Formats: sequence, C-alpha cells, structure tokens
Amino acid sequence: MLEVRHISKTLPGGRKLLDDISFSVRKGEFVGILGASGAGKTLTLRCLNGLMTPDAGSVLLEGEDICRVSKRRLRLLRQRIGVVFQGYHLVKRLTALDNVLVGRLGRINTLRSLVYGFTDKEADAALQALEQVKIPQLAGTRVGSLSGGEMQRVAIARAIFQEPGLLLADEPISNLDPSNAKVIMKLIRPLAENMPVVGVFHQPEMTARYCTRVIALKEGRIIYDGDPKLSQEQLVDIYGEELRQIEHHEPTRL
Ligand SMILES: Nc1ncnc2c1ncn2[C@@H]1O[C@H](COP(=O)(O)OP(=O)(O)OP(=O)(O)O)[C@@H](O)[C@H]1O
Repeated sequence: MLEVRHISKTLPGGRKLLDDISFSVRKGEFVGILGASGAGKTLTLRCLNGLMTPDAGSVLLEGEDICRVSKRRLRLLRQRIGVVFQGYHLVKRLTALDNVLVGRLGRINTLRSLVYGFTDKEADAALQALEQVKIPQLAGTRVGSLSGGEMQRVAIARAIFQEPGLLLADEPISNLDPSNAKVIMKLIRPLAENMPVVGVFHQPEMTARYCTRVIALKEGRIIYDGDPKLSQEQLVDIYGEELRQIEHHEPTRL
C-alpha cells in the first residue's frame, strides 16, 4: 500500500509546485497520473521514489514514511521500488539478461555485484522475467541493438526481477509507437495484481483503457481522482481550451 499524505513543495519565492497532494494506491490498482506540462506529475513521482523530499507531508510505503527515514534506510526502501523510465535507463553494451540481473544489484553483497556473481537460480529467475515480457529469445542480445519497444520490455523485466513492493512508471510509452505502447500497457497492467502501480502518462486514451484509476494534476493540485474514462469536458479542464481547438481542427485539404 502506498499512501501520499498532504505533500507540498514550495519554491523560495513562494510559488507552490505541489500543493497538498493526497492519495492512496493499493495492490490491484494501476493509477495513471495525467496533467498538462508543468502540472507537477514528475515532481510527484520523484517524491514517491524518494528522490525529492517534500517540504510538508509524508509518503508511506508499506507504513514507513520515506520522507523521514535515514539515508541508509531510504537506500534500502528504494530497492523495494521498481521504476520504468521513458528513456529505458538500460546499459546498452550489456545483454538483455545482464540488464535484468542488474535489477537486483544492491540487494546482493557489493563484492558479488562487482564481479556480476549471480547464481544460476538468479539467472533462471531473470530469464523467467524476460519470458513474462515475451522476449526470452533476446536474453543474449546486446540491448544497444534492440528496438525501443524491446528495450522497454527489458526494463519491465528488470523491474519484475527486482520483486518490488511498488512500481513507478515515468512516461513509459512516450517514446513508443501506438502499437508498442499498447503492448507495454498490457504488460504493466497485470503487475498491479502484486503491487501498487503508479505511472505518469500523456495519453489519456491509454490510461482510459488500461489504468484502473486516473489522478489529474493542475498547477500542483489534484483536480480529479477517479474513473479512468474522462469526458471531453474533463479533458479540457485538465489540458486547457487548446485541446478543444485541436479536436475541432479541420484536416488540411490537399
Ligand atoms: N528544481 C526545480 N526548481 C524550480 N522549479 C521546478 C523544479 N523542478 C520542477 N520545477 C517546476 O515545477 C513545475 C512542475 O514540474 P514537473 O516536472 O513536475 O511537471 P510535469 O507535470 O511533469 O510536466 P511535463 O509533462 O512537461 O514533464 C514546473 O513548472 C517546473 O518548471
């Protein structure tokens, strides 16, 4: 269970970047965070990941406040948080399997990590994670030669192998074509059966289809929290009147 309680972040000049954000996400939920550019989506995710400490409020992961723990404890807690990024964050010169194994570095002792001393059991589990994202045949392929969709599958397998208690996805489909984006959403959604999943998205049509709930931010505040299917009026409220103009734009006649 993830509980975000009244988090705020204010710039020295007084501008509120995050303003009293509160929500909880249980196992079984796949929450999509939407909002126009600058609404505070990334900052919120950074607070959930322990990368940024809010000025006020708390972020409880399985009952423990990640905003108030020691640096050492935070490092351990962050091993319980899987993250999938827009830019994949993979080591391109390593194989897909090695990249998945890297997901557990930090959980095994440092000396073993340094020499990549993974056991056969760990390698088997990493291969299973690649099977779960349907690319076991690419286990021995260098990541640098994979397509974007394949790289994102490796990143998801790495998060699965990490066995986290929370999965965060930072614009995981923004670099992908619509077909690959669907594949990735279909792979992420069932992971919510084992842990809360929270993602930042720019595609309301995708969150409507694959998320169980949507939270919309505007100017650092939550303006919507509920059913992932949003009406046109709600979308205009989130993204602004420009959206209406785009929707009504006549196609150019050639
Ligand atoms: N370190 C910082 N110092 C000052 N302002 C910041 C800092 N980080 C973010 N901001 C501001 O906070 C606001 C929210 O930023 P955030 O990155 O969360 O937006 P976002 O909703 O993720 O936008 P986008 O969709 O464009 O990525 C923005 O106006 C941004 O300029």
